[in-house]
Amino acid sequence: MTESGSKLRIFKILKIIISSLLITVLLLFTIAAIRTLSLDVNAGLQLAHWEKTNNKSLVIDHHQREELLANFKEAIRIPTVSFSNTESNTTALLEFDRFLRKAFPTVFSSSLVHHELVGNYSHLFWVKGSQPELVPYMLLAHIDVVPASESDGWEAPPFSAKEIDGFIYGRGTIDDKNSLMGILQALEYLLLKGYAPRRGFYIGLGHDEEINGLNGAMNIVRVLKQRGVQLLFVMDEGLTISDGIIPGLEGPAALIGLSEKGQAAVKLSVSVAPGHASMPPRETSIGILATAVKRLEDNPMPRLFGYGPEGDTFEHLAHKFSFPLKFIMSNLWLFSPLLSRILERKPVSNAFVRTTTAVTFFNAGVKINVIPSLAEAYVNLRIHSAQSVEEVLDIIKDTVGDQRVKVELVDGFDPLPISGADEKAFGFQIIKKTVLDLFPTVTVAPGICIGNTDSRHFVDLTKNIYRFSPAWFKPGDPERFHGINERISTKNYEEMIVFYFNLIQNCDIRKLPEPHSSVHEL
Ligand SMILES: CCCCCCCC/C=C\CCCCCCCC(=O)N[C@@H](CC(N)=O)C(=O)O
Ligand SMILES: [Zn+2]
Ligand SMILES: [Zn+2]
Repeated sequence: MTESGSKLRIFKILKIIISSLLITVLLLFTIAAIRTLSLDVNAGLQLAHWEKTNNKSLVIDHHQREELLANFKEAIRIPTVSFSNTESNTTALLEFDRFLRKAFPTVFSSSLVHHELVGNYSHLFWVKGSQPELVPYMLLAHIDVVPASESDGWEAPPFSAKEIDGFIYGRGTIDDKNSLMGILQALEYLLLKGYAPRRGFYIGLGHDEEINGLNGAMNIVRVLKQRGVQLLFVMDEGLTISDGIIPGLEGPAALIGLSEKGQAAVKLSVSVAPGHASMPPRETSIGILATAVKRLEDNPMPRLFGYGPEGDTFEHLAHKFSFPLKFIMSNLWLFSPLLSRILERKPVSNAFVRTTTAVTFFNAGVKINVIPSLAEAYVNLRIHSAQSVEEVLDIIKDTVGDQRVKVELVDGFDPLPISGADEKAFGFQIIKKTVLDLFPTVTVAPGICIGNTDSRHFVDLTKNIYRFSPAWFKPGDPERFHGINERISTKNYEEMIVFYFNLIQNCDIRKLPEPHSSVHEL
């Protein structure tokens, strides 16, 4: 072949490659554009014909407002702190028991309600339904709170329940006495109005959620199992209504947690021979451990955004983003690597991208002039839905890459199963309807709960566990969770009561409306 002939051949091949590339890009772009314009996973059952069950409405008058706020503040003032896995404030737990009986006299005296103490301080209520064939559901909340110290920078003492500019400040105002008090206050009002449910339901109030629910939630589950109870769904704390927290999203979004991340507690330890500080080895146990910890912090777990329920969250919210974000969110199959990199920049959104690694304890050393024989660190990992405890442990060992560092799993569990969110998922649809009736501007989407809840102990009683409370979170609020200046607005607390008041009645429908029935009606 002549030189000009081979040049022509190369030119032809290049032309074919370039045009194939262009066609592929064009094709991908067309698919992406079609998805952007057509993706609407939100229509759901909202236009369908719902059986009406919420006959009683709640209009809170001045006297009730004063009373419900006084009750809530009193709940916050009782320091029901879980300090450590073995230490709780049992005096406060007993006081809380007395307080509940005083605050909700109708709940505790109604012939429809059966109440019992479980594990000494947890409460289990059974509210009898008039139609026993309807499978019961369960609402969960917890009594205990994490410690709080005013010296950390609180604007008001953490157990004062002080009201400042329409907000009640205090430990437990969003985690989780708002749900607990909201549920019981709603039930108190319903019973006072002569309400009797068709569908029976349980309320479980654990006293040790912040230390894994071993005596509270786990015993409640044991009692229910002994009685052969199966639940239609469980609703617990978890995700909330986010307003201005998801960058680029127009309007508020209520994320309902379909699952929760797994968790692992991993111990790293280094043992060496102790010795005199005047003749130190090149590396001490502290130095070796510090390097291991630094390696873990410098090498975060892999990005897994889009491989768990968080992908669904953004698909559901896509239509609420403006261009070009709308285009990106509608096409996670193409853009999830890009979105992961944006989301990982902030701790809250990073938690949705990967298994997170937090070094929470670091102990070593006994005396200034002694080379310590032992250095220990504990790492708390929150495991992404697409990983397991075992996989995470292997990655830690690889990343540490030092045989002198012993890596041990202290405790852990895999990510929780993913509950349904389709048009047949009773719990999800009821929560969604109740949110939309009360907050019509909110977009409801499935989500993944990045923290753990008592509800994880209920997996044998139901496949349908939802983690949501109608607390409004604005920028800066996620940091209040277990942090300083935890607070809730008095307006939002009232909304929570109305939410549970309506939710309980909405659960009385025998079955969900037929999917797409709206289409036939229109
Ligand atoms: C990109 C999307 C952003 C969406 C923003 C969501 C904001 C979420 C903010 C806070 C959620 C916090 C998690 C709630 C449940 C936590 C319950 C808890 O504290 N559990 C403890 C104790 C336990 N049972 O293990 C925990 O350590 O997880
Ligand atoms: Zn909580
Ligand atoms: Zn908590």
